[in-house]
Amino acid sequence: MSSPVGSGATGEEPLLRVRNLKKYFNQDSGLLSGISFDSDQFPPIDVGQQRVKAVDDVDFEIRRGETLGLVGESGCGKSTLGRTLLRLLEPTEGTIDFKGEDLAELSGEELRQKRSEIQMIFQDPQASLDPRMKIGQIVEEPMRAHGMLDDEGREQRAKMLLEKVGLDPHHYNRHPHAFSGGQRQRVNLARALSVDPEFIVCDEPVSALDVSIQAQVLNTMEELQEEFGLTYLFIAHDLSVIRHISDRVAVMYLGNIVELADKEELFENPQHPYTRALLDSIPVPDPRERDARGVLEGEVPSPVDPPSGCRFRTRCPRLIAPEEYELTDEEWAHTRTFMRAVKRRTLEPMSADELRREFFGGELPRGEAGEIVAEAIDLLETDPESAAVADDHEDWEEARELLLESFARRSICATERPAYELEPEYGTDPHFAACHLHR
Ligand SMILES: Nc1ncnc2c1ncn2[C@@H]1O[C@H](COP(=O)(O)OP(=O)(O)OP(=O)(O)O)[C@@H](O)[C@H]1O
Repeated sequence: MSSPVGSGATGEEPLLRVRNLKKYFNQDSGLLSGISFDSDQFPPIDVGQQRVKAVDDVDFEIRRGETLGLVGESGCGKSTLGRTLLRLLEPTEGTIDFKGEDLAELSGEELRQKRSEIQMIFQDPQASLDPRMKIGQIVEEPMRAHGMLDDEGREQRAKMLLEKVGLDPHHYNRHPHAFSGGQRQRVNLARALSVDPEFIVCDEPVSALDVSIQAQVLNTMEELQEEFGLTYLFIAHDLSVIRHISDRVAVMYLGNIVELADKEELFENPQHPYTRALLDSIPVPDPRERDARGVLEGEVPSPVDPPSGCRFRTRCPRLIAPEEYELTDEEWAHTRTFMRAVKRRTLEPMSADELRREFFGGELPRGEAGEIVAEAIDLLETDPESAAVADDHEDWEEARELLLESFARRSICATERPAYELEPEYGTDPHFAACHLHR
């Protein structure tokens, strides 16, 4: 994509600049996985591993002192991105420029040194605290690892930090089990802060906490950010948490960043159909309102073989018509609905006339598009007397392939990867949206 996503409106050098970052995992889920047979080649067996494209060509920047929220459904690559930035995972490709130095290139002692400047907080405060250690020792541990201060200095600093994160420094000698979930996450915060980092990747830090406690921990994180001049990448799937804490928000889908904008701009003026669907899926108390809103349909495709062009196109309610057919908006809307029903096999057994009426109001699109639709209807039509014919697998497959090949795969959404910078309605920050509707 290589669009400078989120480049500063302030003109100041960003703290972190990520370019073309990729993290692919080898998939080895069984002895024969990834082995394919091809009689046209020699040797005829290909043991090429399939790769999970967890983070696939991502660009963004984070400014000093800001919180960039990173949101998206489970499995879209948020944690992998966070861990790759910190070099807890090896990047497959790309650069991670932190204060002018490429973290992707560092190794050994240089990398170890850098780790004091960048810290990470994880979701589960229970699992990340050693139950045998006292919380004072836990907070001091990173300082010890980095050779910071002497014993007395470390103890003083640990107590100071316990107080800063809202705990009683007199509890220095207590074990983690004596603390609640929220308090344990505060211990984690103190530990991360002990080595005086500039940048903290926070991976779902409040997701495991009661809603009533979440806001308190978020408020403390904001106060600490102010006091210690911290920069956060804040990963969460919960949009209300993202809205609480972020200055700008990046939306991730299937390994790509699909939208990035100032928080207010993103929530008030979302421009990517995926972001809109995410915002629409926030639970609302009134069920009548819920029915009126859009929902995310269909399955997330596999990150092993993600869709070409726009990653969201296979689920997108705004897929763009291929230009060659000159369809009206109404004709395209009908064709799209029909294609989706065929793809998901949600059609009732119907005669050709009924299919035409049900999906096209009786009138097929004009020209070549109409001929293709008519061909698909011929394959799908069912004699009402013998419903069994409707289940003819091969005809379904042929109709499905015909429609997808003629319409979905010829859309610009399938042929070109989108990347556009838009005029924001709120504020002056650039608004990035990876959607061809903004051509
Ligand atoms: N070590 C690994 N080996 C193979 N695949 C992996 C590995 N770690 C993650 N993945 C895959 O990479 C994709 C992204 O996973 P990731 O955990 O980064 O997503 P996420 O958005 O953080 O989701 P969640 O919120 O559920 O943690 C998923 O398809 C996941 O199955």
